[in-house]
Amino acid sequence: MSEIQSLKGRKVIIHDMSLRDGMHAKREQMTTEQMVSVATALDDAGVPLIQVTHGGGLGGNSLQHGFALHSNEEYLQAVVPKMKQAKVSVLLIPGLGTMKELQSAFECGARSVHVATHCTEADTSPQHIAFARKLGMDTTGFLMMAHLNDPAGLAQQGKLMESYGAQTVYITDSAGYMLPADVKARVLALRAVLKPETEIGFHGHHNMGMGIANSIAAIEEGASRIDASVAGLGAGAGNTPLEVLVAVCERMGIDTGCDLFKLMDLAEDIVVPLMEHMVRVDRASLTLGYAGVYSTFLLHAKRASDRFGVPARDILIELGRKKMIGGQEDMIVDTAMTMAKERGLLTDTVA
Ligand SMILES: C[C@H](O)CC(=O)C(=O)O
Ligand SMILES: [Mn+2]
Repeated sequence: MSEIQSLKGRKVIIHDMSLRDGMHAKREQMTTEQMVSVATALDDAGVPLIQVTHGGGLGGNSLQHGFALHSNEEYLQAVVPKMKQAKVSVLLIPGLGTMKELQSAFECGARSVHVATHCTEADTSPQHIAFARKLGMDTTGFLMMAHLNDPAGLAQQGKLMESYGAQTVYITDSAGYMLPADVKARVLALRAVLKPETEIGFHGHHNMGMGIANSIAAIEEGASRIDASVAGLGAGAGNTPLEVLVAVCERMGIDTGCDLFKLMDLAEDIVVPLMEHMVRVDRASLTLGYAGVYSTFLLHAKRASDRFGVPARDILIELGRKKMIGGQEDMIVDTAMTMAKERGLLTDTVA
């Protein structure tokens, strides 16, 4: 039996990221009206899970991560009552977001949460995962920058999250660095150690143009939840483009329960017009994938490039070499400034 035939009838849960990861691409400047128009169209198209928060999740509003137009509560209160079938989810990075903020999101109607840690730091999440389960939320352990841990190491981190109560463990390709073989190896390693009832998810970034191929590779090895964004609206070159993924799944006989034509129209008529820049694979976003850099660093690196006169590509290559991870945004300015000094573009007094 060919692999395509073997996937026929498989059910996959699509989780939309346009209104959370997409916030990075919008510099957190999304209005509640824009959120509601995208979310209601997603709901109408049958997308079962929609993530709504600041790009950095609960607690994301800060100097380091930027201030959104509205609080997370305001976004949730605008979107949740309009949903007919979709559940609304949030992102929580322990240390940035707190349990109090999770409680507040729950009170605003959020019913699912990605609890996110760096791929070697699952042990920062037990309290947050346990609290999410206590609230009765659909709870995911979300292992970011997953290319920086090998399959066996990532599986151990996933096992820890499962032991804290996570019902799904995500391989999060934050840098859009992975190739299908990397994804397959990590899904297989997780599947080997997790309980059969624990689901595996994949969150891709399209920096190397691999969002669809990597998501299908994950499904082939048993992942049942896939994150994606309409028209790819997300950090870097964006997330796996949701409407494209749904079209490919439909051709392969994978059941997403989503209405493809409604999603195509949403992408074309609503999401693309609200983009501030074309979210696509370009020189800088391709460098993120090539060098293994956190996708959220893209706009920070471009700003540092404008400020210090060092090309964004050079800054990103250096950040990849230093293996900088989420939360180290201040190091982007530091790195750009150091490079500018080394290149004689800056004197000490100007810095
Ligand atoms: C806070 C990040 O944007 C989380 C995420 O979507 C990723 O690591 O990718
Ligand atoms: Mn992401």
